[in-house]
Amino acid sequence: MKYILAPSLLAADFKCLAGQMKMTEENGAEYLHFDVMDGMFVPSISFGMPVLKSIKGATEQVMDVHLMVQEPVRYVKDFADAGADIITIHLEACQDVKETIQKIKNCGKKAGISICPQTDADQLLPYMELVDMILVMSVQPGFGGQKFIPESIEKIRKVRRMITECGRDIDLEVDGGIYQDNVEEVLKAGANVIVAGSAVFGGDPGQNTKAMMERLRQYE
Ligand SMILES: O=C(CO)[C@@H](O)[C@H](O)COP(=O)(O)O
Repeated sequence: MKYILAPSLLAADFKCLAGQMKMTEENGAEYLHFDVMDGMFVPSISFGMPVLKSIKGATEQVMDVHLMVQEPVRYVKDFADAGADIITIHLEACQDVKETIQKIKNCGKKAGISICPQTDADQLLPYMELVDMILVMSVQPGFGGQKFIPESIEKIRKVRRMITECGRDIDLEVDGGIYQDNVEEVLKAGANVIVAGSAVFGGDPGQNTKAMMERLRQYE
């Protein structure tokens, strides 16, 4: 299994964004996690297509776009055109989840599905044959810098079992409150894509990426 670090740009210093992204890329972070918030599905507002389009040209990293947006089907094509490589939508935000996943696939992008902490993993079952990635939120979506919800560990284990049973090569991404001191527990539970905002951009992004990557590489 491939283990991947996805630094979350939400925590980056935007006045020197290109340099910060470079530091994560040079130290082994293959993805960049791009959190889109609409002020409806989640209370906050972040950034959108023009920012994605602009940073896409500044790095070779995979653009891992997490749409925390009500009815994301409305924006799938826009984010695909702006440079998204993976588009993850929230199960809770869609009237028609299958149609939304299909639209992502029709745009030639990898499709991810995410669940909030209060959503049971069983609700993912109808979509296991369709998605490339499952994103388990280990904090309430909407803000960076929150504390990891401990019950997420059992949910990660359960989703990993569901992936094994389904027999498809689905990535399991976990997002929220992950730092150097708890990332191993998250990996051990079955995650293989780790989103980290504060842990990477709070301090030296290069050094922090390197330290997180050392922990991820132990599992390869
Ligand atoms: O999507 C979100 C929050 O909604 C996350 O991507 C956070 O941005 C992760 O930040 P840290 O908890 O790692 O600081």
